[in-house]
Order: sequence, then C-alpha cells, then structure tokens
Amino acid sequence: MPALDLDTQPGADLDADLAAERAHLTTSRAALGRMRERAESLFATGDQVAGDAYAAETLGRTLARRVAELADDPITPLFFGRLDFGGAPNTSATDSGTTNDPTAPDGSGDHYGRRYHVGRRHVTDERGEPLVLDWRAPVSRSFYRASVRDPQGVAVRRRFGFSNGVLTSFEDERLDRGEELGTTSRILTAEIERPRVGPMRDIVATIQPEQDELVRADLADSICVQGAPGTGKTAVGLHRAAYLLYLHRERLRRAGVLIVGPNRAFLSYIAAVLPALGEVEVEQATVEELISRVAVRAVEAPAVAALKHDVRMASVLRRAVQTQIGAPTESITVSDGSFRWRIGVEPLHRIVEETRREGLPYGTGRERVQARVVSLLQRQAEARRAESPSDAWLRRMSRCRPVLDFLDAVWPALTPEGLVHGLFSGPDRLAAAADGLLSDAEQAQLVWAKPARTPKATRWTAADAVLIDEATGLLERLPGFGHVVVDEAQDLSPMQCRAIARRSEHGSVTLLGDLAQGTAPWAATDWKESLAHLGKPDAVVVPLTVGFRVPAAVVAFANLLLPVLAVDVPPAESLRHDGGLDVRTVTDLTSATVAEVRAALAHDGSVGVIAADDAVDGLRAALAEAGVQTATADDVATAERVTVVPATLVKGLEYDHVVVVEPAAIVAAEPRGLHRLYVVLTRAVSRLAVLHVAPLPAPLVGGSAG
Ligand SMILES: Nc1ncnc2c1ncn2[C@@H]1O[C@H](COP(=O)(O)OP(=O)(O)OP(=O)(O)O)[C@@H](O)[C@H]1O
Repeated sequence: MPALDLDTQPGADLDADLAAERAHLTTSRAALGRMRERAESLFATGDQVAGDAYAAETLGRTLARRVAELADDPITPLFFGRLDFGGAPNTSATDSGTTNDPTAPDGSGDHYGRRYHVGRRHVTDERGEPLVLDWRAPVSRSFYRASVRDPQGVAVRRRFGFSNGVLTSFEDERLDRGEELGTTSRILTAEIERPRVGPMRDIVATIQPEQDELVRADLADSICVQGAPGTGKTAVGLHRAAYLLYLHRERLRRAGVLIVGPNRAFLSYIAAVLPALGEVEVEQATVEELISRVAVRAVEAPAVAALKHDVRMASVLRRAVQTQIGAPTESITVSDGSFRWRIGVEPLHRIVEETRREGLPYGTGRERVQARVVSLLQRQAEARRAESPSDAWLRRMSRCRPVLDFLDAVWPALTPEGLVHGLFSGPDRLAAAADGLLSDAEQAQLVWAKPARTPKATRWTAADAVLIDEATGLLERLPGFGHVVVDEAQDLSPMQCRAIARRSEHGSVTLLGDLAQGTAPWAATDWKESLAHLGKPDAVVVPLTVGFRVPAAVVAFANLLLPVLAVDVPPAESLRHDGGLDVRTVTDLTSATVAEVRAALAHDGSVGVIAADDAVDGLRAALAEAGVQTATADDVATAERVTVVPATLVKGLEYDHVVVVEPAAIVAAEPRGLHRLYVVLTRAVSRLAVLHVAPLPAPLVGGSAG
C-alpha cells in the first residue's frame, strides 16, 4: 500500500501536526461562534431595521435560518479534510502527464501553494479569510475527486479521524508522490464499520468519487440511480439536495426542494441529515401525503387498486374531462338596461374550439371562454355607446345568467372529486371515457356497487386519491418544485410517477431505487418506463455498485434470491469483509428471538428485529416480558436500542444487528414476498441472524454457510 499514514510518520512530527490541527479546530470553532453571535444579534434587532411588517418577517426568517445554519454540534467535526495544493505550476505534477493548469475549469490553478480545510460549512476569521471551506464549494470538489491520475493540483489530501468531537488522527495521501488510498482508507473503513445507532448521518467526510459525480450533477440534469442495497443511494440523494441548495440558493429557495420517501418511519430516519448540513428548509413527504386532497377512508380489492394505478387511467380521466366540453347550440342574449346584446352560435363555437385547442387546464379554459364571451359583449357595447364600459360592468356581464348558463352548458365547472365520483357512479359515464381503453370487465371492476350520493360523502381509497390528483392536474396547474429527490422510486406506480411529474415539470428530479427491492404490486421493472411517466425520458440511469452497509457474507446470502426476483440489475460488491451471518433452525421462534436479542445487546449498536407484520405485536410483548424494552421504527429519538419492525416498514432503514424472524412467513404475507425478503435480509450493518422453524424459502436453502 503506497499510503503514508500515521504509523509511518516520525512520532514528534506527528504530534506537532496533530496539535496544530487541533489548534486550527479550536480557532475555527471560536470563529463559527462569533459568526453565530453576529447572526443572533441581527436576528434580535431585525424588526427594528426592517421597514415594515412584511420585510421584518422575511428578514426574521432569513436570519433565523442563518442562525440555524450556523449551529455547531460539538460532536460533529467542523472539518474533516485538508487539501494542500502544489507549490507552483508543474513542480508538483506527477509523471502522469497532468500539469497544473491555471485555467483548469475546477479553478485549481488559483490555489497553488494554498492549504484549505474542508468541512460542513464556510467558516471565516474576522478578516474574512477562510478557516474552513464548505464541502460544496468548487475547490472542495478536489477533496473527493483528486487522484494520482488526475491530481487537480492537489499535492496532499489529508483526512481526519474524530472521536466524540475530538480530533484524534489523520491520514495523508501524497498524490504528488503517487500515493493514493482509495477505499483502503482507514478513516473510510472506520466510518463504514462504525456500529450504527439512531438516525441516519451525513457522509460528507467520505463521499466516494462515483457518488460525488452524482451529488454534483447539474441542477438541470435529471438522473436515476440504480443501486443495490446499501450502495448509498439515499445518502447521494440527500447530499445532492444540499449541494444544489448551496449552488442555486435563491432559485431553489423560491421554487423549493422536495424529498419523497416511502413512509414516515423512513422520513424520520433521514430527517436529521439535511439540517446537519445546514439545510433546514427542505420539504419531506410520502407520495400519499403529497396527494392528500381527500381523506382516505376505505380500502378496495388489490386488483381494483392496481387498475386505478394503471397509466391508462390518465387517458380515461383526460377523456372524461374533454367529454364535458360541449358544442354551443344556442346564441346568448343579454339584457343590459335599454340595450340587448347578442352573440350568435357561430362565434360561440369559435371561442370554444379556439380555447380547446390551446390545451390549458380545464378550469383555466373555462375562465378563458368566459372572458372571451364578455369581450365580445364589450365590443358590441363599445360600438353602440362609443365609450369603454367600466370594470363593474365587465364583472356584471361575466356573472350574468345567460353567460353562466352558456358556460354551464358547454364548459361546466368541475371539481376533481366530482369528476372521479361521476366516473365511478354509473357504467355509462365511465364507458364514455373508457371505451377502447379499458375492457368491459375492467370497467365493471371500477364502477361502485353503491355510490355515495355526493363526492363529499364518498369513502375514498388511497388509489382514488391518486386519480383525484391526476384530475386536479387536468383542471388546474399545481405548484411545482425546483428539484425533487424520490427515494425507493421502484415502488411508484405509473400514476404516482405522474403525480410527481406534475410537481417537477419545470424542475429536475433525482430518482433513487433498486428494481430488486420493488414490493408494490405495480413495482417498476424498467427505469426508462418510470422516467417516461415522470416526464424525464432522457434522464440517464447510473448504477452504484459498491456496498457500504451490508457485509459481504450477508450480501452473498441475500443475493441467492436475485435469480428469482426477475429483474436485471448490476451485481454489487461489498466493501465490508467483516460482519457475521448466522442462519439457524430453532424450535421456538419467540424464545429464540429473545435469546438472540439478549446476545446482540452485548455488542455496541442498534438491534432490529424484523418479522412478518402480524408477528410483530407478539414479539414485542415477549421481549417486554423478558425485560427488553423496544421502540417502533418511526421513533428515531428513542433511547431503546432494540426496535421491532414489521417487514413492510423496514425499507431504507438499517440496524447494526438484525434478527430476521421466520423468512417463510415474510414471503407468504404478500404477492411480492420474495422481494420483501430481499429488502429484509439487506438491513444489517454488522451481523445478521436468521431464525426459522418453517423451511427457508427454496432459493436460500443451503446458502447459510457464511
Ligand atoms: N461514501 C460513504 N461513506 C461512508 N458511509 C457511506 C457512504 N455511502 C453510503 N454510506 C453508508 O452506507 C449505508 C447505506 O447507505 P444508504 O442508506 O444511502 O444506501 P441505499 O443505497 O439507499 O440503501 P437501500 O437500498 O437499502 O435503501 C448508510 O449507513 C450510509 O451512511
């Protein structure tokens, strides 16, 4: 190994170096404290300097955010790396043919002979000189990307090791001498092998080059990341959000950044990552929360739900809206004092056709038709009276009975709920919209046996909510986000993809997922299809193949399932060669689980017990009886080390020691049970124990020697 590290440096130099770095940390912390104090005092006096209440509120919000951004967590290192740029052009270049080019696009040319500490945010001293550079600054890029082949002007890259906020070690790579550690870095290894407790943490100190490329992709670029479990997809998505917010602060603050995750437990697990990076204004939601215009109060047969998630429903709804637009059959006559204005069928027809061709949302179209009718009335009035009518007159005309009757006849007012309610309330309305798109049998599945009398009285299902959102998008324009990160995207149905597309029409998306982990009935099998539904057909699909979570032996065991999952995904390689796998037949699942959890508690780190959903309560009770208190998956602030998680909620989560209880029951619980089991088996960071009474699912039999 060509690396120069602590062990090979002379002891005295090393101590002096470490002392100097610690002093720099102390100085930086003090400077950050001063920056925060300044922001706090501005915050306190903000309302005195702002001109009016609105300005005061805006300023207050900006300053409050600034204070939050400057928060200093004593346990989180303020910097984690250092870059020493070479002394002068060409003097530090290796013989790889690379030279220090002052015009290099990464700006390395400006940094000859300079030294920068790289950390979570900018810290400057009182003269404005940088003490720590934000990891997102252009020059920090070299911290992640510089290599012996392409040193980018960097002579030495230093990584720091911390323990409880204390700087304890460092590790140098002298790129100018051809030394490079890559994934053998001890600091990277320690970070990956660290026993996990609590919620997810940021990975700024150890982002890998292929991850960095995704994190720093342009705002305009939509990307799709296909990665096996634990390859850092979630981490990449969150860091990309932080990076884009840094680079396009004003634009994205106005437009907003949205993170979409599979459930609340997952969202609480990742909730602290962005605030730790100083980003406190990112919205996080599940798709269900995004489209929650109606309360969900019913469930339907899975086949009916699947049909409602089918992309053909978008065409059915579009047609249902279009068929509402009628052809004018009567002229409009409006009495106005001693005048009578009249618009004939022909011009009315032209107005409707012209507006229809404009392809506006239906509600906007209705307003446009109304305005055009009034404008014809206005022209007549002007011609007769030789003066412009008042605004009050225009308002009166737009609301007069003949105009409203005309609108209601040819372009009636619609609500999304009303549209869907109408569609499913009887076979005729549905047939008019669905013929040629849905078979008779499918139409029969959708029509309610006992429709509620009004949309309000309807007990909507989750799939209905998706259709209502689609209908909303046909009737009006929804506000969009500047960037949307979608995690566990393999589980989105085409209709859910469309719901996200409506919210990112003018922005970009980062789609993260793993086709092998698709558990929804409509799970994606091809990213290109999902991207097309998301309105980003040209986005590139990039694989991540290095696993940072799951030990190699556990990956090998879980991978036995891959051939039966019917997906084409690139295999991943685990960076972790430690860790343990123990697959055991037991006679009593409950007592074996209790014993396993007790044994696991002898180690550091969290313990996750994962079982089929209907077994969870029993296991919780048994553990409580044995004196082991447990938490639920959404309680990330818990002091308990043991969490019992239903298999359907564990996607995206990880525990140091995982106990999987009765795989056969997990598989049997749902149609895509084998995919679910693949998710369940890939949650372990250090050790996986699989306890079973029933035989293991066939693909796993004989694969436990690990
Ligand atoms: N570059 C890295 N340095 C250190 N740790 C990393 C790095 N990349 C990922 N990790 C860690 O690996 C673990 C898995 O990461 P993450 O949850 O982002 O993976 P994922 O691909 O989203 O997994 P899944 O498919 O299971 O949802 C996390 O603990 C994360 O912090």
